[in-house]
Amino acid sequence: MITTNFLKGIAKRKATTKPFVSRKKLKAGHFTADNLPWKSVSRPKQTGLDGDDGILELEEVEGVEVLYEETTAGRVVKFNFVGEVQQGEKRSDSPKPDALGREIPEEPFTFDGENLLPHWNKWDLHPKILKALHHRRFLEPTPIQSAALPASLEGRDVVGVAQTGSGKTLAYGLPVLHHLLNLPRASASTKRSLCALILAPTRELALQVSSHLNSIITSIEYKAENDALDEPGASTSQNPGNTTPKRPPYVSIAAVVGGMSAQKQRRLLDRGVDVLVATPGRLWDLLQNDDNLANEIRNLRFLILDEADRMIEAGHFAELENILRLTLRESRIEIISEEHNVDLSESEANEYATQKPPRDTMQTFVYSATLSKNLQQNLKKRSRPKGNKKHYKRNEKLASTLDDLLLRLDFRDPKPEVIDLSPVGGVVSTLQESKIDCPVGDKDVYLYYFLLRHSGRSLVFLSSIDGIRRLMPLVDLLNIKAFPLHSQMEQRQRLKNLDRFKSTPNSVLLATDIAARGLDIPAVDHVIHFQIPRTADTYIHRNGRTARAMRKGFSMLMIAPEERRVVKALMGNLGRNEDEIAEMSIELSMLDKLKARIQLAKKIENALHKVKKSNHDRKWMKDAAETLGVDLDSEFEIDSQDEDKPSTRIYKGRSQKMAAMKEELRLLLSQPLVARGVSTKYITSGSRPIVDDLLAGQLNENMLGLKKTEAGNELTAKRKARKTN
Ligand SMILES: Nc1ncnc2c1ncn2[C@@H]1O[C@H](COP(=O)(O)OP(=O)(O)OP(=O)(O)O)[C@@H](O)[C@H]1O
Repeated sequence: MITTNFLKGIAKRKATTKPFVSRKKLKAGHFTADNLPWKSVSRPKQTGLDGDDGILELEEVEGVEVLYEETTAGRVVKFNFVGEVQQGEKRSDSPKPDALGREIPEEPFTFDGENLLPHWNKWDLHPKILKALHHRRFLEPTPIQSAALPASLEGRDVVGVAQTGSGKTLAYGLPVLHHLLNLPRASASTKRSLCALILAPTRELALQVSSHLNSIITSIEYKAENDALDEPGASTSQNPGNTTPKRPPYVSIAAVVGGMSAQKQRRLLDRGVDVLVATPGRLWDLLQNDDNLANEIRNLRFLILDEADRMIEAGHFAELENILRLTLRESRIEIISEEHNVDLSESEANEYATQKPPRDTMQTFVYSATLSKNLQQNLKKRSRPKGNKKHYKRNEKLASTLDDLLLRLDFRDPKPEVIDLSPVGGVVSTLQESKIDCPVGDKDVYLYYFLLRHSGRSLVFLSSIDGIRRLMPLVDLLNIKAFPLHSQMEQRQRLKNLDRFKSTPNSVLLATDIAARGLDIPAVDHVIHFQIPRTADTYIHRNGRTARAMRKGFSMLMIAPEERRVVKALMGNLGRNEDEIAEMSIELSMLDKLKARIQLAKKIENALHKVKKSNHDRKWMKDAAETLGVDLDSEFEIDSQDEDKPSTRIYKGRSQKMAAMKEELRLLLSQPLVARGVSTKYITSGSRPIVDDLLAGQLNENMLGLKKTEAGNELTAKRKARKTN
């Protein structure tokens, strides 16, 4: 039987007879036979090698020099690769064979865009994209998509600013998918080389972007599968004997983020992907030991920065800058080094000179919901080369503002298209903002009031992880369905909690600002700023988790007297006045009742905390005694049989107290909350008869006497806005 390796041997000999490309231009290197860039070869019928003849794959390789080296251990064969691996546009014009050596026919694909998607049809988008958009019921482009697509599809660079939830992912994603779909479909055996890199500041956002783009690709596949059912010989349940191999995806999209197995991500990248969505930290980790990946990044066709302003925040920038450096052309390095007056050491200069030069035709897209207003002027000011210094030093001076970052990008476009659709004051038109004034110690009660009063999905922002750790057990005891989300949680748990929040209609997510940006959670009804955001941008981004894709949304600032100044400054930054924000009206008669519940829940939580702590101390003492080989004083042990022992007595006393408090809370929670003036006995009488609400189906079962209504209907009139300069 002829083996694959044997065929590799034939192919190899054949390849070495080909003329080599000039050595000067190439990066020569030794490879093992398996590491050479083999390409699959289709087996023509005439050779008799096209049947099921036991050959798994026929491959060939070009530009390989075979060297025989005499060593003390005998003769060693070395393969010197002196050819050029074409990065970027790796798909040739002719279809490639699949894993079984069959060519993948590009089936003619049409879509009646004119009638089914007239609003998208004005651009020459690939029909498969149109089909996917139609399948997802995205019947019209959003304003940012309308504004950005023409320039992006023309090959221009784009800086896009648009409100949260306005569809920015597809604004930059569709041009990438369009480009890839216009290339022949890759076969299973060809290694895809990276076409687009999307950098996102948080793990959650990166995963969300990749799943959003993947959902477009799956929509294409879904339709294609259905179409395939009509094809004779297609694999269906009626035709189980069919062995048609599973087709490789039209576009392969992967995410590499921290908190997940780096090894798996490395393997994924080794296999090759078209689009990579990454957080800068993990990508930089992977790049440290992967020259191939670094080369792929130098040859990107698309570089995309999502939530660009967040990237410059502490902790992200060093890695981001290192990654971006790979995409800088020499001329840009000269400009930057001149502007920042830095020198490149000789070895760094040599290293740069020997690397594959970055691609000239890369498109750069930068998107965010908040960018500085004078960005456009700054972009225009991007300097041209002066003099002929070739200096650049990594991390010499880190960018501190987004404008700085943008100036350090190497836009190939001399005049990137800047699209600024950010709403005045940063507020989305479908968002209702509100505020509530309350002492800092009463925020728990006010939050509890809000959550009982207005059902729905509420995202509560706190500024510290400790705050979440304190609030979580409290809301839990009060029977509120809540999930935490913060950076000290394991990635798996973070994603699980996000999923639970998404799938539970009446629930609460207690989150730090890691959830403030980019997360697309469908139907968040309320955003509550339990603690005031530190910057105006954070306020906008937090609010952006609700009122997405033109849906209605509601946000509420909980302002303690000591936070008043911060709020004033925050609104000032947005060119607004705090008085513009309407106040939430509160049924004060309810608050005392809720306070009683909260106080009891806090007492239980304190007691639980004490029990946990003493269990922990006891365990520690026991372990320490075991390690030291000494006997623990019996006073420390709890013995349920020995009631007279002080430790047992204390333990039992605590347990009984706890059980009593829990029972008391259970009773309190089971009693309906009744507003002042409401009679539950005589529903037609009292100063607030509830019969009408009952009949109209507007009875709020959590709070009798208050109508079931949306939070946005509970606002007092705004105070007259003072004029701002
Ligand atoms: N043309 C469209 N028609 C209808 N819905 C759309 C369209 N484009 C995108 N969407 C949906 O709108 C939602 C928001 O999109 P996306 O997450 O891209 O917003 P964004 O602008 O990136 O928001 P953020 O700034 O908060 O990250 C998503 O659920 C997406 O599926």
